[in-house]
Amino acid sequence: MSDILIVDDERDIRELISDILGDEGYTTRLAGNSEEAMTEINSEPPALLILDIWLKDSKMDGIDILKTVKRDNPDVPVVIISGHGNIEIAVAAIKQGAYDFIEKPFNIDQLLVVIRRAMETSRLRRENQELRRNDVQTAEMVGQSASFRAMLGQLDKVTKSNGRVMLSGPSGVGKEVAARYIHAQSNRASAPFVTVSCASIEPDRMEEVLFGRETPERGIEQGLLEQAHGGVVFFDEVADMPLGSQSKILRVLVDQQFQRVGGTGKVRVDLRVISSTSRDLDAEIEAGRFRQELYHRLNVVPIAVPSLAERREDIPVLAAHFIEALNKSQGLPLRELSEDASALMQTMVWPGNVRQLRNLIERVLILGDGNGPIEAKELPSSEEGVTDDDGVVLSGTLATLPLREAREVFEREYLLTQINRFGGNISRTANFVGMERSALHRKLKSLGVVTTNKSGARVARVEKVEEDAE
Ligand SMILES: Nc1ncnc2c1ncn2[C@@H]1O[C@H](COP(=O)(O)OP(=O)(O)OP(=O)(O)O)[C@@H](O)[C@H]1O
Repeated sequence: MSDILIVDDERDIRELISDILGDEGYTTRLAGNSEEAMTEINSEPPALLILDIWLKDSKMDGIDILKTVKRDNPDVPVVIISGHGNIEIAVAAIKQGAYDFIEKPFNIDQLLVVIRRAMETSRLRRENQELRRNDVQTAEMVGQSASFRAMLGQLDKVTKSNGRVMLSGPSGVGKEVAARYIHAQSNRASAPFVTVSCASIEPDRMEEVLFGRETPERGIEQGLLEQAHGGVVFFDEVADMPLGSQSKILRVLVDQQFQRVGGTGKVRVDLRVISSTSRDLDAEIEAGRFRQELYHRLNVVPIAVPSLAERREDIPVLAAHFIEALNKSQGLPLRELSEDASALMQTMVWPGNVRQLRNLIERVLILGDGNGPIEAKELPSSEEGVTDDDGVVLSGTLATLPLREAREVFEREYLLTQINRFGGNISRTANFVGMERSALHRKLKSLGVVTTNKSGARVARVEKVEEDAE
């Protein structure tokens, strides 16, 4: 759902708009009358509808189409094209729920501004819907490890207060889940939880999105702060908020009130503020990208959400939780996790944290065949991984073996590498690895490592043992 449907009875006009939008990277569909328009909408609702209000040779006029769309697909924004001098009709269309209107003959820049804003509105609506859909899932906090329980203890302490909380931690650790947990456990649970995705709102629209706006045509449109009244507003990735908006938010926090864009009166809201950051805010302040006063206001109770690497013992329970959740929500197979798959997961590198774990489980369930337990071989091999700073990560197969066998695998790999490094020279290898030459020989024999001559160079490989000839 990312295309734009253009409905106009004048072929030149619909093709002109389509060309302009095509140049801007949008995909378009075209319809020349109401029947074609309704067929397109019913087969797949577009992300945006551009609708001529006067349609010749059509059963329905533009207003009828608008009403039908607003009834059946209320989230599709509709931009009306009206003839010059038909402003009253355009205003009437806006009262019926049209997003905006453009007058013929229109100017390209004006057209594009309206379209961009309408598309962004559509995107934000979809995102919000998505969040609402994930609500139940994201309010659930799964984990048993000590670091997870310590964090949960901190969250429990703040649920009953109104204190502003700053959740920090890398991407995908569950900061939003933690914010929703606070909301769900607090006495604001029945009031809204509204997320402000600071990174995805266009800076020049931030004020309108947060504070809402007032126009003669459409009256009052509430912003996110007003929508969150009585509940919780969650500033996700607060460090991505433009400096200008930071000052405005600061003023709201101090005054407890604000003005809508284009409005004159003051709006009072009762909000609990929770914020999140994956960046080091001290460094952002130092670099002049974040306002110190705002930081002090938001950071009353700082809570660090541990990375998945800090709570590897939670990986099997999280995996089992996601398998069950994906079975319920998408009907994916309800598979168990074999012990070696579980062990391998606990040693993998997780830069994307819990979100990456969830995505991996989803991928394995979609691609895998059968309903048997998930095996280690279905998981990405260690070569796909990245190295981890804390060095706790082993190569894939090692993690799944008992110590004796793992040691053998390691010794074999290690000695093969060293012998080849020293061009097959056992004495130099023995010297480097810190073993007697004869002991190294015995070791190689027991591991099945042989050294052979290949194109004049000595190489080691695993097979039957051969006499060393130096
Ligand atoms: N403890 C948990 N129990 C269950 N699911 C979790 C847990 N932590 C995270 N998740 C899941 O991991 C995914 C990412 O979580 P969330 O969006 O809260 O992370 P985040 O830290 O806010 O990420 P970002 O900073 O990238 O927005 C979500 O699908 C969420 O449901």
